[in-house]
Amino acid sequence: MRIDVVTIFPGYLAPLREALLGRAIGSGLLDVAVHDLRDWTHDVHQAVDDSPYGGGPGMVMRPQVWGDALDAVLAADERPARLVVPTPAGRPFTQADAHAYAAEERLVFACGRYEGIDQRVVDHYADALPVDEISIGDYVLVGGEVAVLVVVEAVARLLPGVLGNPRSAAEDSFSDGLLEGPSYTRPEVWRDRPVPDVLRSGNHGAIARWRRDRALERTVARRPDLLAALPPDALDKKDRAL
Ligand SMILES: COc1ccc(Cn2ccc3ccc(-c4cc(N)[nH]n4)cc32)cc1
Repeated sequence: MRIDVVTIFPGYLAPLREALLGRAIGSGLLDVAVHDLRDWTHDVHQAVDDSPYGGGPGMVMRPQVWGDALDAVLAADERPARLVVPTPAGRPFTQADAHAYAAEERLVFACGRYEGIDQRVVDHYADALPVDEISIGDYVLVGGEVAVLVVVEAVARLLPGVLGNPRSAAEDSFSDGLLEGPSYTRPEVWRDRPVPDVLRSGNHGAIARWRRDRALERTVARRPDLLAALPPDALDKKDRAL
């Protein structure tokens, strides 16, 4: 998979080259190119923003610069791409999106700043390729770069060979529609707090049931919306008895 990121703060994307993702890039599983939007400005001030039509606070990113940048970046590789534009006004990014993006040959991320990017940029490219305006949560960031780090990590860990233990991704939180339950490791007792006995019983059926019950309890308490979204047959009789 090839990933391109266009931003006025290339340094914000440096963490992509650390640890797990750094190894994925080093082993050729992932090809990441970060581009400085200002490389496509032509004025002495390298202006990337201007005042909003209709008034209002802040500045809006200019379409011409983004058009020149995205034309050049898209033309640099013949693989079909999906353009992903983080925005507070976007559709919520989910684990299902991460799986869908992991199947793409190429992702191009446009990182806005200020109050965002002139809407005509999204509208223009949506005529030529898939474009997603996505939100990573109901809070407002200062730009798209942190959202790109989140999305790239969620996607890259699903690529074959990136995670040491592929079972992790298959048994993720959300993979069965529920939150992950609690996890424990040594010591058996820590600050007078023991590990639940069932986890040391060796009874794999009882352990699976206990883990399912804890996941259901946590989902009911913290994310009832996920329960409501489950397909009707997702909960068995024992689940419902909880
Ligand atoms: C119109 O209101 C605003 C519009 C933009 C901004 C700052 N900003 C500029 C580009 C950009 C890209 C993504 C995000 C973002 C994404 C999520 N989930 N939260 N925040 C924020 C972004 C602030 C306010």
